[in-house]
Amino acid sequence: PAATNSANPIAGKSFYANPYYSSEIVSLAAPSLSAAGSAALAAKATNVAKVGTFYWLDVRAKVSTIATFAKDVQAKNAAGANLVLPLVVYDLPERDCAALASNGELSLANNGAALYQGYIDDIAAQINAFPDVQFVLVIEPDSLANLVTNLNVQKCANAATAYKTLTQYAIKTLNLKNVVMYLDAGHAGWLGWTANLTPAAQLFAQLYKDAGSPAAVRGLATNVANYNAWSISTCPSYTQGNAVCDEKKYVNALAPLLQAQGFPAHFITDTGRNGVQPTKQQAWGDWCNVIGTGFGIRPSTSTDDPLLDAYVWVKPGGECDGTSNTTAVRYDAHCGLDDALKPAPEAGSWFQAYFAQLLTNANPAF
Ligand SMILES: O=[N+]([O-])c1ccc(O[C@@H]2O[C@H](CO)[C@@H](O[C@@H]3O[C@H](CO)[C@@H](O[C@@H]4O[C@H](CO)[C@@H](O)[C@H](O)[C@H]4O)[C@H](O)[C@H]3O)[C@H](O)[C@H]2O)cc1
Ligand SMILES: [Mg+2]
Repeated sequence: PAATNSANPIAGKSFYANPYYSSEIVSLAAPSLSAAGSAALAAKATNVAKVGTFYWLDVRAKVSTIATFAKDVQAKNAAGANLVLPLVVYDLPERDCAALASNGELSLANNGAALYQGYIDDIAAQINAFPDVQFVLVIEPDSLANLVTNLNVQKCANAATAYKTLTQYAIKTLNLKNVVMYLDAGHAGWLGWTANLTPAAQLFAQLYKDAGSPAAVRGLATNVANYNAWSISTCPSYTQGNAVCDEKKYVNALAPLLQAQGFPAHFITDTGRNGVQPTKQQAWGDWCNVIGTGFGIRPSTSTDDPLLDAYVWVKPGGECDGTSNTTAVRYDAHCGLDDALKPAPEAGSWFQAYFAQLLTNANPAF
């Protein structure tokens, strides 16, 4: 089917605000802000807890949490809400192969491929237990994008075949009636460069077709855990040389290339940390805990582009991108840069100062 004529499967829906993120805010952020004398910010923080962010299944142990959230969605929808359950599938072996901060629990050398298939099977079982709940899945942030630009990194080269076969396994196994899937597609500053666009489109389209063009695969997710504007009138200085300098331009550059190869992709874009434009990135490739950022446009399925199904908050603002502790095993130098907020805890754990930064700089304001 042509991209233009297929209806948005999540139109009019709201994203479930999971209790994991709201508990981080209520139990960690709000008290800290109050203790620091920012009663006003503490009050605003509780409003952030109501925003529907994606829940990251970054370890196998978290898969069982799906049932808890799904039951809550069922109850809320029975009471008149119109919620979908947003999740991130994020546990490939050799995860985050070009960086260190978000390396995962699985490795190919330690039976990682089989364990990953079990992880996907378990997610499918949870989803099948709730046929009346609609799940929105972002599939494996940073993975395929690394196969476009980082095959020169040994760990990525070694994992490339596994990334592709396991992503195929995932989208075939999760191709269920109550699922809408978006493959991660990096962002404008990663794959939006002229040199990267066509190879990226080829990789995404080939994988989609090799998996049998699964009906549940709606398209691609962009800007996950990154800071680019959805739409900006003047390209910031750090984007020099790349006219595709925001996510709207990226999505509109990629869509026709995918369509031409038989992938009628639509998109969702992460606006969870892009409220301040231009950013204070010293280089466009700086991705770790960037200073000066703010919460962006709230999640919504009413967008300004027929290609964009929704603005979404995939990376939950306040959860860290990576530790700044130089002696840590997963220390990545990007988290030590001048434009990275420090001191920072391990990736995924609560980074209070960063949450306060996002809240203070939120645009629209809370
Ligand atoms: O002038 N030209 O024509 C020209 C052409 C090409 C050029 O090269 C491009 O330069 C880009 C940087 O501008 C590079 O983009 C960066 O690539 C990194 C991975 O290598 C990404 O890092 C990931 O970020 C994730 C969160 O997004 C983290 O979760 C994850 O842990 C972390 O690993 C950065 O975002 C992303 O900004 C491109 O590869 C590179 O190809 C440059 C010039
Ligand atoms: Mg990351």
